[in-house]
Amino acid sequence: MFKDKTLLITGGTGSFGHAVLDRFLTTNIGEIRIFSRDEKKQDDMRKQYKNDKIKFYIGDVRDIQSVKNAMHGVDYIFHAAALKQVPSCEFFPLEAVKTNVLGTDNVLTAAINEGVKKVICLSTDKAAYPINAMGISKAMMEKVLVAKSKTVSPDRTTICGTRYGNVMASRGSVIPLFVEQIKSGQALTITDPDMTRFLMSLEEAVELVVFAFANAQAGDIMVQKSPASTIGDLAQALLELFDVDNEIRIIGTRHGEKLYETLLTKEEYIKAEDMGGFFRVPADKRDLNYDKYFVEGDVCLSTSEEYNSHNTYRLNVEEIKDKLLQLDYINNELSNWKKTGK
Ligand SMILES: O=c1ccn([C@@H]2O[C@H](COP(=O)(O)OP(=O)(O)O[C@H]3O[C@H](CO)[C@@H](O)[C@H](O)[C@H]3O)[C@@H](O)[C@H]2O)c(=O)[nH]1
Repeated sequence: MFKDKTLLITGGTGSFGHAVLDRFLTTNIGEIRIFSRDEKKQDDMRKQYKNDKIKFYIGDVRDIQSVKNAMHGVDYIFHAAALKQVPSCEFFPLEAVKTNVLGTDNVLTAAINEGVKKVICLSTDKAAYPINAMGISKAMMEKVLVAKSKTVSPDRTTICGTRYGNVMASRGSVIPLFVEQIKSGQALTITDPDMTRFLMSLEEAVELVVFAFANAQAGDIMVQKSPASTIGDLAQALLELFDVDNEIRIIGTRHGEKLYETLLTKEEYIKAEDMGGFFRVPADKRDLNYDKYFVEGDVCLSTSEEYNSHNTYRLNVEEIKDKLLQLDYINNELSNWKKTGK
């Protein structure tokens, strides 16, 4: 599918961009463009990969001209650029709007102008029944992509989305934090031991994008079925893997946090297509004809429930350990810990 094609990854210097490069550089893809703001991260990546297939573009999705400059000759886009830290978006919500909502609109406008064939926009479970600014801005991003997908023939540009749960051990997330606390002998700071999160590996995140690439139609949001764990069990699994008994300190929930996350709202679940390991949430194909809405109504909502991190498959401590041991990051940390105690 990607033979000799050019793929643009916005926000491409993050963990997701690295995982996509690891997956695609060994294929017959033509070119991968990394578009991002940070020249230092791009330079690090250039030195790390030393691969002529990768081209680097400095720019910001907030600036449509910089997006256009990177888009000439692009076949496909994985749009990952985003402000995604929950606490910082809470304090600077308009910044989240500028990057996540208006920035996405810029990417889509430029993609349509340039005749890019497929754009996949990355969203998060925090966009479903959102309560924090990050999630609300991502929910608006989803609305923008669905609306925009209707303005262009899918033969020209197909626009779709994916929704993720927590990506394990991504930068700034709780797993690396717990590991650092374990290694320095500090207490593990748990917000609420009963809080649950979906657990996905980075490889699974890439798998979801590839699945969406192959299967999503215009305006679809694709979701991967994922297991979840409580934060208490996650901490316990890490303590057992490192064979330590650090103290646990309960610190209470942070700004804008939920007890559990939702990957499919009740309203989406009822119309979602079950595709084995994935769900497809089709776009609402009705037009702006309110009479029809009023007279015909919608499917009955009372029979459905939502798909969330409280009612999905719950991993026990042993299963969490197995999943953690599939991560290079954990294996490296564990082997250093066993060799040097650091
Ligand atoms: O000191 C801490 C920090 C976090 N947690 C808990 O650990 C879980 C995961 O936290 P974290 O890794 O910070 O992830 P989230 O806040 O759930 O958000 C992450 O996952 C989202 C996808 O759902 C991404 O979009 C965000 O960028 C990313 O920060 C949550 O239940 C937290 O309450 C603790 O118990 N103690």
